[in-house]
Amino acid sequence: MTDYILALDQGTTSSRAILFDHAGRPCGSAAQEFPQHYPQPGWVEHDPDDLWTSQLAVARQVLREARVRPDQVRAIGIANQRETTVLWERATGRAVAPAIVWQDRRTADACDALRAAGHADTIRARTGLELDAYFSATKLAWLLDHVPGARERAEKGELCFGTVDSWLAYKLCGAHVTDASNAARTMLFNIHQLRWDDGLLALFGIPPSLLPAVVPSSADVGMTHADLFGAPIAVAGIAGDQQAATFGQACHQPGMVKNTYGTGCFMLMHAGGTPAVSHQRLLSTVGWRLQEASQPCYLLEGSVFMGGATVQWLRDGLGIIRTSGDVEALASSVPDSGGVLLVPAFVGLGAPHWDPYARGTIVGLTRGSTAAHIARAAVEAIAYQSAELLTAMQRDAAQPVLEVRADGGAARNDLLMQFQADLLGVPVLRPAVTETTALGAAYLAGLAVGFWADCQEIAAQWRCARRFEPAMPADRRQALLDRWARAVARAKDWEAPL
Ligand SMILES: Nc1ncnc2c1ncn2[C@@H]1O[C@H](COP(=O)(O)OP(=O)(O)O)[C@@H](O)[C@H]1O
Ligand SMILES: O=P(O)(O)OC[C@H](O)CO
Repeated sequence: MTDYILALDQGTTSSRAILFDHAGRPCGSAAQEFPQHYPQPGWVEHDPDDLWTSQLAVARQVLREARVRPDQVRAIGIANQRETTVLWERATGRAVAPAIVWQDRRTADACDALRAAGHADTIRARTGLELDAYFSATKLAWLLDHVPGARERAEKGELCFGTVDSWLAYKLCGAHVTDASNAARTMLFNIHQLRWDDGLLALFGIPPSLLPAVVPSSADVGMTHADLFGAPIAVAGIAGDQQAATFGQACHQPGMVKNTYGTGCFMLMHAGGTPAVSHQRLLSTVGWRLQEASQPCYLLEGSVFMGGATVQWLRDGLGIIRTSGDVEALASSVPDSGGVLLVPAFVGLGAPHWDPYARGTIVGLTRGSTAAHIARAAVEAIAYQSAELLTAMQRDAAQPVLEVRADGGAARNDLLMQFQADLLGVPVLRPAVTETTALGAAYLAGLAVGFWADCQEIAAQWRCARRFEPAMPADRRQALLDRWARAVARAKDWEAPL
């Protein structure tokens, strides 16, 4: 009888469930998209019930389709979109408001006020984060201030806060928990002391009773309620999706880098056993903490808010492609973007700019510009933004990066991967398993239950499927990057009340 690990990958646009065998091979998968809600410009919400029901549905589907019984699943690992903020009733497990998604900008002014009051440096020093609406703290404060009765109920201990991992763990097994990789994204967690920071809780006005317990990323979380899958299954791994992908890409040694091309783009570098210090406005974050007593791994991160989502906008906003995959053919139908540049600052700009008031911009249009040029500019924009991250990362690390391991939905796009290698000037490696987020969650859960012995065994399973070598002359690369910088300057600091 074969045993498996079931990975749940709750992403921004879809919930996925993937079964992995002992060789780290995906043996079945299911995915479901769920609705995105944009109730006001700059706001992005999810219905917490959609996150849970879609996640449960795909988990059940993959077991059914692969004909795997619950007793063959040694453990479940959870990876999740990070920062997204859920508030629910402790007694009933009912959400009291829509989830505020990481891309949501509604608390930009609250961040401005904290910055003006001089709190940015303290926040960076304790949490490793830039003061920005991206993170959970101001989102949670907003919910407490705007959902009728929420603050009062929170003070009485009636409510639970969690990022999506906590929400799913609560639904799966009734435990109110998170792990350090997710806690580190709330802006309430001290990454040096690895605990919730009393001073920050006071600063943001967050009652401590709302907070989940912080458990290791690879540990016994609890057993699923028996009725969910027909028999209880152990939940034994939790990590934010980008940290999970870094683990799944076997970036286990300092200096190793992965970039995930999903809704956003997230480049992470292994920084060793102590928090990295960034002078380039990158984030210093917790990667994973395998066991309670073990030394955590820290990462340096560059976060780009619109990656593959730019392609979704071509599909849903402009209607110039039918599926995201169609973008490659359309973009390849022209030799270059014809001088068109698209800066996808639809929800502001993340690292290294951190400008919540930047907005999407298309420059360089001429009478000859076509949908194909815009499609090409959109694909190239994903690579340009990631190139800015690598430049910043190499400066911070004071060492050259030798290769970048790529994954995520948009990493399927060969045109993007080649342009990325050209712009970075380093090889881009696409692994055999591109669902590395799910794989990382599976590895974390599998390590906890002895399905895999150690990180060496995991690293030995990593296989490169295709290597994209840089082929662009250095002077051309620099000229393109300089032109990109001019386009970004035009997108910045745009949004202002009329
Ligand atoms: N061939 C492609 N070229 C470019 N982008 C793509 C392609 N296929 C999928 N995408 C984009 O990848 C994203 C989905 O990737 P995924 O890793 O599933 O994201 P997430 O985990 O954020 O939900 C979508 O934004 C989609 O537009
Ligand atoms: O849903 P993804 O894969 O784009 O990841 C979202 C990130 O976790 C946000 O920080």
